[in-house]
Amino acid sequence: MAQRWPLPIQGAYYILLPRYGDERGYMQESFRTDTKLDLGDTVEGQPSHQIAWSKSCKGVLRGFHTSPYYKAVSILSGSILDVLVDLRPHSPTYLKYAFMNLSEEEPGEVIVPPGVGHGFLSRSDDTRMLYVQGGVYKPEQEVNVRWNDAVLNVPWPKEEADAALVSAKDSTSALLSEARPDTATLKPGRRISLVIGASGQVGGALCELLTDARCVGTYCANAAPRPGCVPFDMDAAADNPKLAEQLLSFVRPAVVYICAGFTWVDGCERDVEKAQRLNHRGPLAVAQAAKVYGAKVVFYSTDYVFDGRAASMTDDAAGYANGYVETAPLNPLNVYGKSKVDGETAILQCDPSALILRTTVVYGPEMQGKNFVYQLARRLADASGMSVPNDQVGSPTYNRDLAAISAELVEKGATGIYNVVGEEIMDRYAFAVEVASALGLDSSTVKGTETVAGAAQTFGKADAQVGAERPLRCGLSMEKTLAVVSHRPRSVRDAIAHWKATPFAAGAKELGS
Ligand SMILES: Cc1cn([C@H]2C[C@H](O)[C@@H](COP(=O)(O)OP(=O)(O)O[C@H]3O[C@@H](C)C(=O)[C@@H](O)[C@H]3O)O2)c(=O)[nH]c1=O
Repeated sequence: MAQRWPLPIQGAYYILLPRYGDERGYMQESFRTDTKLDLGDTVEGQPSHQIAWSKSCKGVLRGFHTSPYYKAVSILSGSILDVLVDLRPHSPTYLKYAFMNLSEEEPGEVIVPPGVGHGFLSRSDDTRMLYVQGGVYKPEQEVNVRWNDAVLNVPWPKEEADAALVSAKDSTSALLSEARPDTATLKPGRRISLVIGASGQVGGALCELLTDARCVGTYCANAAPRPGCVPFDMDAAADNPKLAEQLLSFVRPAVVYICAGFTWVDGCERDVEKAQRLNHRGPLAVAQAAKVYGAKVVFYSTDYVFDGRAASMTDDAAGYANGYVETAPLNPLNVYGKSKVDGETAILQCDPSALILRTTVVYGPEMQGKNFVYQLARRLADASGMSVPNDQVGSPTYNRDLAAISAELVEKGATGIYNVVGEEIMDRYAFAVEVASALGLDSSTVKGTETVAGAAQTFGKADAQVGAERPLRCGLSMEKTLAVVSHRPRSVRDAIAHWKATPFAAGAKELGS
């Protein structure tokens, strides 16, 4: 059975073809029209109309060529770096690119949908490419776009690209702005960010901020995929780092934001291994792959790396000055906090220029409608009420502020650990009352409760199982971060007003629904 991976371009696939070898050599299938691609606009059931092959010497670069029919591209000998660029203005992955290494030893096939540009760089002297096409070549129907267009800014390997042998036709192809006039206002130098966990509240806000043309998101099997995202299983990558390597090799991002994680604090207590996979070893696999492809890593962590035992709002010995400072001594109390400490440590060891962003009590619009503010709004709307701890202090953080400050820190070249939170420190009960007031809802059914050590925290649902020990006086100081960035986090009241007034680009759940 062939293995196949959707690429970060809608309708494009990389297929690893099975090869059947024996002492005579091997038999290899290439294109099959019964290949299931789940998409109406690709090959399933479509006839092929032309078969062609080409030979290229080492250093030859061809492309980008766009046809009105699909192409199934595979390699017969040699090796190439294959590149696709989405030139379909109505595609959710418009202007994104995808990279694949194809070689005789790893005989992959690439399905190029109609309207997607294709190009490649030959890396050996006898590269032979095979094309099976859904239409016949008619030069007047082809759209060619300059391989090194500054707006597309495809990250070809610099040395090889500088020395590449390019035909006169390809060197003078249309610029992107000529072939696609809607791109005329786009700035050159755009780079792609990879957001791991784009269906979540942090990843979603990042995708919204970075706009879809500058960002590729990933989703895991149990989350609703955002349009144009690619699947990635962080849990599996923890034990099979090749999955992370492959994702990075397809996307070649400038920055990787690792937002996915196992953030259910009581759940971590019950499944320590899963916490380690999702909060430590999976992110480490991503960081190792990012290092290979020269991408900057941003890893989201938490104030639960601390024990929350500061004696007062300004406790020097605990490193607490209206919130923990970045250098405060670590002492996680629960499995979740410990797994995040392990993740932070491993990533910084792998790449000291990585950025670790500690945040806490994140809320804001999201596709899944799961965060505390959604739960509260639902309970207040149906008057079922909610019990909320009044002794757990933190810094509620609006996801769009978190995204904006994250991107600004990256832009400014920040490395190491930074706190990124809202500036108000308040307990969960005070937060709930503030949210209710900002939403114009009656907060009388919100009950402040004391934290019971070791009890699961479910905000009302019955849960007799063991829970995690919670640090109480948490929250993070923003002093270091605010000295670097110009974006200022909103107060809870302003954030809720902003949320209500500004629809979420990817379509978030409505508050109260
Ligand atoms: C592609 C093609 C070219 N030709 C002719 C036109 C020209 O005289 C000569 C060389 O053409 P090109 O320089 O365009 O060939 P080349 O650069 O190899 O074109 C190929 O590039 C890669 C990136 C693709 O994706 C392919 O679909 C195809 O467009 O061959 C055909 O007769 N039939 C064909 O199907």
